[in-house]
Amino acid sequence: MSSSYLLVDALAAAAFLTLFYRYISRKRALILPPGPPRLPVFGNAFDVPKDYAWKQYAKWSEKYGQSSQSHVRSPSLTSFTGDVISLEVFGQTIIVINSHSALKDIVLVRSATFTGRPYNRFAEMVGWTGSNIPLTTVGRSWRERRRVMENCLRPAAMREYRGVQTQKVLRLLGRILDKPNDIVDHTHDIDDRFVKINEELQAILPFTILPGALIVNTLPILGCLPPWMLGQKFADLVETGRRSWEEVLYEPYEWVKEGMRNGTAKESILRTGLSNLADTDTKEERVLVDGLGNAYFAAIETTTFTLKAFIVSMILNPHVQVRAREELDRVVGHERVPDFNDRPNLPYIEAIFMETLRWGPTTPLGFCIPKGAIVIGNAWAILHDRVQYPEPDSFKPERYLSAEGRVVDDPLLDYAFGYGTRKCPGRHFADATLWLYIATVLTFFKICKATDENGREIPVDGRFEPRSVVHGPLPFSCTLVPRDGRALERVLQQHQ
Ligand code: HEM
Repeated sequence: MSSSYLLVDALAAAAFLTLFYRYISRKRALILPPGPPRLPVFGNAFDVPKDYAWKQYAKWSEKYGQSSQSHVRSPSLTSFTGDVISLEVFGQTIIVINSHSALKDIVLVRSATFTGRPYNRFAEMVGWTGSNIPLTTVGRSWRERRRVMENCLRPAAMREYRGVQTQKVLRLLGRILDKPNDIVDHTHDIDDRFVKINEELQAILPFTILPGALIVNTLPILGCLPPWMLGQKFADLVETGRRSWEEVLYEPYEWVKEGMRNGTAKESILRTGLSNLADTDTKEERVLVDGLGNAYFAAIETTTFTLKAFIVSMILNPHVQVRAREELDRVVGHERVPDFNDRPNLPYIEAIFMETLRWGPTTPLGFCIPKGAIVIGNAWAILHDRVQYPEPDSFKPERYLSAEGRVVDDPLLDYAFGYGTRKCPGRHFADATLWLYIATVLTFFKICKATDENGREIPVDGRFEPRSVVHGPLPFSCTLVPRDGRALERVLQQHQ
């Protein structure tokens, strides 16, 4: 027998013993919240929902969680009631929290305990550990890089980016005017090299993060094998993971550095950061580049998917567009782009923005890990709670307006941006970008269903991707019709 077969047998035996040990020790250590019945050793391995997991967790919460008083014996989790379920996959405990009250009781009051990330053997194999912030457990690497992002993305810095955000929105208007059916592609510039490499990385993320998706994360000992022994598909995943992460972090950096050397570098956060460094090739430089690379990596899909959710919601709710246009015509008119000073005077646009975050949260599940369990905060379930939000699947901006037409604040919307110590550092930036986009597109265009070659409308069903870490609407067609083409051309000319 060849030595590689012996190695596989030995690892398989070790993996089985690990599972068995985990099973026995968990059984002894924890009394878990309720959940679907589990098999010996395998636990719920065959139940973990692959599609629309957030909806299935919410359903299980109604079935198993509501009336139960559960106790988890662990230093960080104490007793709590309802809305919390647990699963076990090969001895790994997964706890899913489905309501605001439970999340507040369990996670938010112990924010410091819930800062870890599930051990990710794949991330270690491809060199993400320490530099990939969303996947890194709180520690020195995380703190240093997070500080860079928080500094650049703090509320007070937002004014500095308004000029660039307005320029980008004007560019978008021009592109929509040229190709009114390609709005979905316009939300992310598909011809941009940096966008492309980022998307390659985003495409493999669900396989690498979601619990149970990769065998090396369930049984880390298998990570000792050369990747090809776990199949060509896995070997390709390792190769793509390693290469695309390097590219996402370092290609923009090389480009800006080259531009700084030959005097062509455009204004950017990276250029400012690099010019402020006393020396190059230092640890500070590495932390800066990693921090900003992470911000770029974490910003792209979350923002574009939210924009797509907005477009879909507008196609499905033309009456919302009508009311939005009345408000915009009154406050902004057709001869200019809305600006941030208009924001307080556009409560209905604000309500559309808020309802977009609630209706289609792009990060439905947030992960954290106190000792001994993966804890998932189900933001989707919280933002679709039937009591809090009657008819939760309907898109109703009115829920955010008082009888006098003023905006009603909703602290739960923060969950669209995560919670606790790991809350999204880019939320203020996202807030400004999304608002400006929504207000501008509605000022100048009607968002309509596209038509086929026979002039029939192409239906849009408003369904979202079933399985992803960051998810958005499934592909759909639409067309944007200028409300006043001449006025729009004048606005674009003024800014050329
Ligand atoms: C609509 C837009 C956005 C949404 C819905 C969103 C949502 C989120 C959520 C839910 C998390 C926490 C994930 C978790 O706990 O596992 C997160 C983390 C993060 N976000 Fe955002 N985000 C958005 C835009 C942005 C932008 C524009 C940036 C940067 C410019 C950004 C940078 C980050 C980073 C770096 C993290 C990781 C933080 C950490 O792990 O400590 N995000 N985001």
